Amino acid sequence: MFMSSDVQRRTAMQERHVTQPHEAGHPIVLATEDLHVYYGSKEAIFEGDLQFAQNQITALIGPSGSGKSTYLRSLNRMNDRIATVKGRIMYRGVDINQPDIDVYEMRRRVGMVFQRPNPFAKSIYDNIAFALRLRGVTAKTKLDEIVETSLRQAALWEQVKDDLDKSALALSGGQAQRLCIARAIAVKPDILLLDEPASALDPVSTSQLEDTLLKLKQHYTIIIVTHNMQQAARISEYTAFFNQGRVLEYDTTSQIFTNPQVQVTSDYVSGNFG
Ligand SMILES: Nc1ncnc2c1ncn2[C@@H]1O[C@H](COP(=O)(O)OP(=O)(O)OP(=O)(O)O)[C@@H](O)[C@H]1O
Repeated sequence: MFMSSDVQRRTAMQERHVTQPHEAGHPIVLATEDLHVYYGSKEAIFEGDLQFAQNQITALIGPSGSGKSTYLRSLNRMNDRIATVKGRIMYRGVDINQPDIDVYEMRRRVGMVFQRPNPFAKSIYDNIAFALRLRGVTAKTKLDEIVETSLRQAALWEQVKDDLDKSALALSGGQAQRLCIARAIAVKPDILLLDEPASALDPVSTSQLEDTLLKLKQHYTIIIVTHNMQQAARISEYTAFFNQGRVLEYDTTSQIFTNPQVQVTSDYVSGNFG
């Protein structure tokens, strides 16, 4: 009895395949262990055991409703008010999913950039200086220095350096998203979480944002939810494929896109479903 090569390949495929980055020798800064997330009685994340490698970009992909945002938002406890999150979220050896954690300080280290650019109705300068002042940085020279460094790292300085007093609401979508990145990095985080940061941007702004992220990974560990397969392939070293609240496959991005081990991943990345 002979099987076609396609059938043979499908037969050989697994249900789940996870290769954690520590197996490739990467230092791990963040890891979830036995993570379960519930909205009321509905379980949205059934098992989210993932490690995140330092100074690498990890993409979270998967069909709509598969739990990517729920998982991402759990990482710095943005879901605390709307969901029950069980399990461990280990940040540099500390479980930040414990009740006694200073969530405010934790979010300084694990910052987030949202899908839609959400600059404050303030000047470009004050968008960045605001959080710094709240944290006790008041010296003008220090504020100036951090505002400039953050805008440079977010690749926005050259475009706005003469307009720092102008309203951030006048920026284009791509510029506003880079301002939100500058705002997030001004408080010197360790990890940046980004939830579909390019979904509201045109192709040119998207490309600029991707270039920015590739530069930022020298300084930060980046975890990004994206619906854009090409974007995941272009910028990330690791990719996790979510489906129905589970991580079905996790591996290097090249492996996920060229040699997926799970049939559903293969179907998804080849555009056959989702
Ligand atoms: N605030 C909420 N209350 C109740 N259920 C929610 C809430 N947010 C998300 N869900 C449910 O949890 C599941 C996962 O949703 P989530 O938004 O995390 O998926 P996603 O993969 O990020 O989807 P998308 O790509 O469409 O943004 C879905 O079934 C969704 O309906």
